[in-house]
Amino acid sequence: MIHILTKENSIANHFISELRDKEIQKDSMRFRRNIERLGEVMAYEISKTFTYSPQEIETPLGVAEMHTLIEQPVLITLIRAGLPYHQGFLNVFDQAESGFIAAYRHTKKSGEFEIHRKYENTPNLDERIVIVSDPMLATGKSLVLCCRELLSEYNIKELHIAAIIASQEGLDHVRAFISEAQIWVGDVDNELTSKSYIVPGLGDAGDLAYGVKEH
Ligand SMILES: O=P(O)(O)OC[C@H]1O[C@H](OP(=O)(O)OP(=O)(O)O)[C@H](O)[C@@H]1O
Ligand SMILES: O=c1cc[nH]c(=O)[nH]1
Ligand SMILES: [Mg+2]
Repeated sequence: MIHILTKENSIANHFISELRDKEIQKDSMRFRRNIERLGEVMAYEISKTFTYSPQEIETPLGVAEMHTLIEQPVLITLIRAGLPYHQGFLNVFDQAESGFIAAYRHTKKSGEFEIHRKYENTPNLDERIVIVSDPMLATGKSLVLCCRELLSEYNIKELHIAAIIASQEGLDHVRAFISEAQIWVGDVDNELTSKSYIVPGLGDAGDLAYGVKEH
């Protein structure tokens, strides 16, 4: 199942517009903050699909019948661009455990790129609800490689994949190779450059957030 935030108008449009805006991007703190608050919005949307149980909450004036979340997801993100997105999810699921994967697209001399997965550190994911977040879903290779690795290592109960900007091609790739995941994206663009950057996209999210990378 694929959920696209911009299918209905909301304040998320505003945050995504600011992320895309080549002038507003120049303020890297605002760029990171927009990724973070899109993580908060996406976390809220995903939370609607979780399971809740009735609980009596004692207030100073009486007892409130509430329905509370029965379990927290584990939040996993792909470094670098994922870091502010992860913080947004953590602001909402503030009791969640976190996992980190350092994966990046290394461009070979041929112009082709391969995904280098250099570091992975996650809690035990057996029988857990897992949200894997990365702001950009271009070819889908990074997310497919990382999620397939996690799915082979653990018996994950429920997998959600969250991105802000996805290409249609990347969405199709993820849906084909990770059919068991619920996919949540902010907006979908239809084109990739020869270097597999999303068009119109927003540029290089990790570089805009943290500076141009060396490799
Ligand atoms: O869907 P894909 O084609 O795999 O592309 C998406 C990935 O590419 C970018 O990472 P990058 O290699 O630029 O690292 P960075 O996040 O550290 O900038 C982006 O941050 C995603 O992780
Ligand atoms: O457009 C893109 C594609 C991959 N990674 C990015 O940061 N931006
Ligand atoms: Mg990047």
